[in-house]
Amino acid sequence: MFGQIEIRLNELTPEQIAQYHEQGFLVIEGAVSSGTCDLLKSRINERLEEFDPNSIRSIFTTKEQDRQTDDYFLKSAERISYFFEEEAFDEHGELRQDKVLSINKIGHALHDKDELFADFSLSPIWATILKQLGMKKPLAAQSMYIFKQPNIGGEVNCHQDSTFLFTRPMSVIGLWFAIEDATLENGCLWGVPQGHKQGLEKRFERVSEGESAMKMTKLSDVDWPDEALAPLEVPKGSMVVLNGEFPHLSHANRSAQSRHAYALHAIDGDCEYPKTNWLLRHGRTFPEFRHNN
Ligand SMILES: O=C(O)CCC(=O)C(=O)O
Ligand SMILES: [Fe+2]
Repeated sequence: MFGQIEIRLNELTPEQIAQYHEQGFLVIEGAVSSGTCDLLKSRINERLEEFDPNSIRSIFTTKEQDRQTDDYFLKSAERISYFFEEEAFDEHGELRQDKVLSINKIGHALHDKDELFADFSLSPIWATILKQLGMKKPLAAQSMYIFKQPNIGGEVNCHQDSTFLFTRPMSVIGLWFAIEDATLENGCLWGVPQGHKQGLEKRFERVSEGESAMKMTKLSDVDWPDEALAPLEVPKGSMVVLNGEFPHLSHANRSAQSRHAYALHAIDGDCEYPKTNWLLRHGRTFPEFRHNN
């Protein structure tokens, strides 16, 4: 292993805290060093080298697709699982390009199951920031390494993270790190400034506790017109903090540049966590952040 994790902030300023509450998001450029981004990326490349795409391709191409993909997805709550880009396969079910250029994301427990990602993700610095933003007991609930591959990187529809990770009261905060420059061309994030004040539009939940079938329930009529969306173009090493009710999206990547990002979603362990959330763990519960000592 070469290089070291280097996080370049200690806490938020009062202005940054106010901006987060007012706008629903916060951009901090240079939050992590360029070397840290490279280190995380090289760890992912090692994982991809070990990954056999045939081991899961059947899951995405059999007739029993729905049940099997649901099962693979639900189990990813406490695993390191691989999800393909929708456009990765040709009409014969063969990968169009190398596996390394075919994966949409890896989720949802890198922060727990990979040592380097745990070192980065569970840093006490993030707990400090999450507490400054109002959390009592921050927990690292889920993580995703998102590739946004050149040419075929799929779009992410406009959504709020609390739709997929619901607590009472709502508490999700997303920490999104640009592992590479995120630009208009390669599919940067977009969001609706102040959109978090409109409340939650819908919830994605199990039909009932213990069920693996999921449903989407509409909660309110909210309006996110295209004109309200602002692009969040950020250089490599930036951190974007997202309120769980902040509406955001990213467009498809039709450029020749990938747009790697790492997203960590935290929740407040002081809030109620309904067992109808898709993200349930049967082993260890959600990790706490580490302590300074
Ligand atoms: O990186 C993206 O394109 C979407 C990320 C996202 O939705 C999130 O981090 O919550
Ligand atoms: Fe999101």
